[in-house]
Amino acid sequence: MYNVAMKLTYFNCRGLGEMIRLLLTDKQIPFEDERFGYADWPSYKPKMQFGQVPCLYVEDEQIVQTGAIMRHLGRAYGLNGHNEQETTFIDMFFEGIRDLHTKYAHLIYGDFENGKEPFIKDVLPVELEKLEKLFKTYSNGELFIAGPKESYADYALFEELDVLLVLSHSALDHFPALKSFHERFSQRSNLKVYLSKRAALNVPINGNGKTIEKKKL
Ligand SMILES: N[C@@H](CCC(=O)N[C@@H](CS)C(=O)NCC(=O)O)C(=O)O
Repeated sequence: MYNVAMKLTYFNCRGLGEMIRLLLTDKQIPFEDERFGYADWPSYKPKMQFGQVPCLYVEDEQIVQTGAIMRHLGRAYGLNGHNEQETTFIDMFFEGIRDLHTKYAHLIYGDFENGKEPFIKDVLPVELEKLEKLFKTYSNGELFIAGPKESYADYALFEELDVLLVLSHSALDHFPALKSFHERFSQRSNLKVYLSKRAALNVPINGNGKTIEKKKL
């Protein structure tokens, strides 16, 4: 195990930071979870290489860019596939999730009120179909993205599906492999405790409060 002091700096919402929190929490990797409000952002922004967060401090070294942070953790903690082929597949899957998230973010930070229904009806089924198909590549889609062992991308997938389910409770109804992955993943013991605390605290999903998880205790 890679034993270093880590601190994750991100807004006090789920956003892009949440997949990192999920990975560290699930694997019980100690880290300081530094969350700040929007009023404090101007004092953080100039310290970030691209003026954005999430930022993972590893000892005093800053890592920014969500994909770079996730891949770093993947390499450091063996969540990166068993061989080159698996690693490439995991990277590819992760980028596909990020593409869907970009579309979701346009909705959330754009014309949410008018865009929500068309997004759920027209965009989501097309995008989820692609992920459902790809998810079945390894182990018939019954385990993780790259088969029997979880990877860093599984945390991104779980978080993406979770926010989509808040947007639309029936979002996964036609995608049984993804739906069952989401259910199984939410039952992992460390995550289960974390998810229940998070729901109790009503942590906002996004920065503008467009979607908030309902309490499920
Ligand atoms: N490409 C970056 C994007 C990061 C990003 O968009 N961060 C947003 C929060 S989710 C941010 O810092 N916004 C504040 C700003 O840009 O001033 C990544 O993947 O980490």
